[in-house]
Amino acid sequence: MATLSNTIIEKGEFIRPPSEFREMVPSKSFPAEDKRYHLYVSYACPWAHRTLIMRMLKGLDDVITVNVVHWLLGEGGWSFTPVEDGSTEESVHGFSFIKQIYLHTNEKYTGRHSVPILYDKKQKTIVNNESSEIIRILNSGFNNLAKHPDRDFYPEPLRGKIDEINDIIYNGVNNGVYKCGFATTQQAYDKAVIELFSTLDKLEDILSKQRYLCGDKFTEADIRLFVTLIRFDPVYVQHFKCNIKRIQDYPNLSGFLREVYSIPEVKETINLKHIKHHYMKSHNKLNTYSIVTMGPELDWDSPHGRDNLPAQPI
Ligand SMILES: N[C@@H](CCC(=O)N[C@@H](CS)C(=O)NCC(=O)O)C(=O)O
Repeated sequence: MATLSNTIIEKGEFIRPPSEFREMVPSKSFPAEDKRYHLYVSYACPWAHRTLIMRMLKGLDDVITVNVVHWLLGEGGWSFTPVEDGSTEESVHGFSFIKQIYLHTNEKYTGRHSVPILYDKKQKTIVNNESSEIIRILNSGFNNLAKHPDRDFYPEPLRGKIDEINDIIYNGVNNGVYKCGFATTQQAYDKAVIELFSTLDKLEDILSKQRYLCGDKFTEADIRLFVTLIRFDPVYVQHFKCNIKRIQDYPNLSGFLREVYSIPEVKETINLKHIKHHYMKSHNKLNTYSIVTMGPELDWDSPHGRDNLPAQPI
C-alpha cells in the first residue's frame, strides 16, 4: 500500500516536497481557451479540493473539464479504476493511473505523482501541479470565459493580508494536520499538535470578530481553511490524532464551516465517502485493518448563526 511514499521524514517530522510544474494561464504557451484545460483531482485530497471549489465558484464548470481518481491511493499511486461513487475514467488518454499523466508529459520525471494537476489537452502536457497556483489561475486567468468574472477571491487591496493568513493556515493547519498524522516520533507529534491547536485557537479568535479570515470579504484564504476544517472531525481527529478538540467545540470555526458548507457551489464539491475511505484505507501504517469509522454525527446543515457579522456578497 502506498502510504508515506514520496514524502520526506526528517527527525520524525513530515516535510512536504515542492511541486514541479509551475506554468501559468494565460501565458504565451498557455492562452485561456474554452475546454482546452482539464483538472485531475481526488475528492479526498484537500489540495485538490481547493481547485474544485474555485472552479465552481468562478462558474468554470463548462470551461474546464475534470477527471476524478478513485479514493484509494494504492501501490501504483492514484488510479482511475474502478469507477465508482463519483470517480471517473481518465478521459483524455484512457490512462489507468495518474502516474501516466506525469510520464506522458516527461518520461524522465521522477517526482511525486500528486493531484491536483492542471492539464493542457491541446499540447498534452501538464501546466501546473501546485494547488495554490492553480486556484490563482482559476480565479483570474479565465475571466473572459467564466460565468462569474466579477467574483475575485484574491482582490488587490487584500493581497498582503491574504498571503499572511495563507502562510499561517498552510503551516499551522493544512499541512499541520499531516505533520501530526505522519509524525514518527513522540517529540515531532507533540510539537505538531501544539502548533495545530494554537493556530486553530488564533483563527477562532479572528472569526469571533469578523465573518471571514480577512474581514467581511470571502477570499481564497477562506477556501484554503475550509478544506481542512471539513475533513477535521470525520477524519483528522482520530486518524491523524488531532484530538485535543474537535472543530465542533469551537463555536466560530464550526459556524464558519457550516456557512461555507451551505454555499451550493461548495457543497457540490464534497464527497465524504471518498474523504473517509481514502484516508482510512490508504494509510495502513496508521490504520492497520483499514476499517472506516461510522461516526461522528455531523451537524453541517444546521444554521451557521453568523448573520450578525457583516459580509459582502460572494
Ligand atoms: N503541493 C501540492 C500537494 C498535493 C498533494 O500532496 N497531493 C496528495 C494527495 S492529498 C497526493 O496526490 N499524493 C500522492 C503522492 O504523493 O503520491 C499541492 O498543493 O498541489
